Amino acid sequence: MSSTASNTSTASNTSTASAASTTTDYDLIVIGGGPVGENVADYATKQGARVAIVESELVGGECSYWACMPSKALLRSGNAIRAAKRLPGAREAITGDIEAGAVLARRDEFVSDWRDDGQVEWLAAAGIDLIRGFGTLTGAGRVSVDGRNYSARAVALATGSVAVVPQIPGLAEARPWGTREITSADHVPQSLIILGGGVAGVEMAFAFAALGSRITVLSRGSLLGREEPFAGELVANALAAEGVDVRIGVSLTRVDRGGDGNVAVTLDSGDTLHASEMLVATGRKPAILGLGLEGLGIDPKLPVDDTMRVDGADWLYAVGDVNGRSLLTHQGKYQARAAGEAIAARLRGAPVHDAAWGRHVATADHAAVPRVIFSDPEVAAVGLTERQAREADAEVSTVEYDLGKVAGAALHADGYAGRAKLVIDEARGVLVGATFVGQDVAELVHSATVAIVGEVPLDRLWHAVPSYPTMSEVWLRLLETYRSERAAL
Ligand SMILES: Cc1cc2nc3c(=O)[nH]c(=O)nc-3n(C[C@H](O)[C@H](O)[C@H](O)COP(=O)(O)OP(=O)(O)OC[C@H]3O[C@@H](n4cnc5c(N)ncnc54)[C@H](O)[C@@H]3O)c2cc1C
Ligand SMILES: NC(=O)c1ccc[n+]([C@@H]2O[C@H](COP(=O)([O-])OP(=O)(O)OC[C@H]3O[C@@H](n4cnc5c(N)ncnc54)[C@H](O)[C@@H]3O)[C@@H](O)[C@H]2O)c1
Repeated sequence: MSSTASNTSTASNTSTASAASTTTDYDLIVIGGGPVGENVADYATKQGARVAIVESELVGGECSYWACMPSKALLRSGNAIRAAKRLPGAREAITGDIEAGAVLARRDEFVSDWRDDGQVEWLAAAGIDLIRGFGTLTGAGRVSVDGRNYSARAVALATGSVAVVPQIPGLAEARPWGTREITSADHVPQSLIILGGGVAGVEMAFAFAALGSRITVLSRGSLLGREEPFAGELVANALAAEGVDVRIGVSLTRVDRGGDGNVAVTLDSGDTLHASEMLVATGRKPAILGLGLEGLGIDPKLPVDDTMRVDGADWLYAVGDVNGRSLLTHQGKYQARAAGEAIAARLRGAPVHDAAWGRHVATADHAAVPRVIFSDPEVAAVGLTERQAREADAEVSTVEYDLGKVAGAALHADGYAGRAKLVIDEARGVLVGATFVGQDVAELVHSATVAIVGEVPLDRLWHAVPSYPTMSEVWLRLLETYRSERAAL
């Protein structure tokens, strides 16, 4: 759906536009040079804005060096070996153990040995200035970087997020690993206790179990608690099959690191577990410390509209992890594409297409956020879970199918174990959520994203014929099941 003129607002509505560009150092200063900041800058620059990025660490951000890239590099070899072991003929060809050193070396390549030269070159080629240092807001359109002062007509915060570490007696003193330490580890600990059964905890459990570590996962609730319950169950079963000790519903009363360097973790049951290392992966929060928000009377929660403009501060934008809407690189980059172009449009007084699904808004944040957990089985989901849809008061029905019964999946791996589920808004006759769990289902989720964003009626979806014999045939089986279940009502 495209926006019409009546769906637009113009920069003349904002004081941003009234600032004279010649009186400021830049049109836009972006604080934070992660994937999101880079995209805000790039999209604004392509629309003619003069842009600088302020970065205190490495250009490329958390995702490039301590999150998405290294974690996926660490997972890939173990997943490939397990996949081969599920196939006669391939299984017999695996005669040795995983080579941890080679996996770590490949990870090092993917993080460019924690050097950002390549990204810096890209910024220069894109015509974006780089200001190294820590950025603080000192006024409307005013940024101080380690004592140097800059001005801009607009400022975008893209400072990402930081780990949340729970208050547990002895935990901080025990110097546990966070996701930064585990994704940049130069060795594989003999044994590892992971606190947190969320996305990062689960992925690192698979990665380091495959690399030879003896793993215990401590989770206060079910694994992957934000997804459909069967996702966490299938993943917990698979971890157990890998020899991982998964403990659900536990909490910690104390953590100590002994003189031998090992960690001792005391549970509320009174049991004490020992390991050579501990990872804390208990969630993240927006990185706003030191930005100077309070001094300027800006709500530190950074509430934004769908162009990512901060409520009550028309010169300020907050994009990506820092606005807390969705802590995922692809979704943050989507916000960045909208925000970068919206900022540039406002600055030059051009129309801003800010109606739902317009060019300058991140409408999909509300309806169709895809997420993939690179465990084995993978979990790939988009939109609402059944629980979320019911909480939203939608007239909901669901349909599920055993992925192992799909010919393409059975061919893909012997004993294929997986499940798929659709969540349907009956009033509109469209899909509002989908979840796939199984080996190599990550690539299936985009089909569901397209169906949700396009609001494709289920009757029309019936005509989207999946190829035989692919795993996509699960769509046909789901729709057949849905039809027969509805007919039986
Ligand atoms: C272990 C792990 C694995 C992940 N895997 C995936 C994945 O597979 N797929 C996925 O989509 N998402 C993944 N994520 C989430 C993803 O990393 C984030 O959503 C993404 O990095 C957010 O991008 P960003 O640009 O908003 O923030 P960041 O990548 O955090 O970048 C923010 C940048 O701002 C800089 N900065 C902060 N404050 C200042 C300041 N005041 N002045 C100057 N610079 C500043 C920082 O140094 C940093 O470079 C993962 C996260 C973790 C922890
Ligand atoms: N594949 C991916 O896309 C990917 C991979 C890793 C991380 N991420 C992103 O990074 C973010 C952070 O990952 P994460 O796994 O740290 O967060 P998360 O929110 O996914 O999981 C945190 C887990 O820690 C638990 N927890 C929180 N406080 C606790 C406490 N005091 N004691 C015990 N358990 C506690 C929660 O119940 C939850 O299970 C995620 O939200 C996700 O968006 C994405």
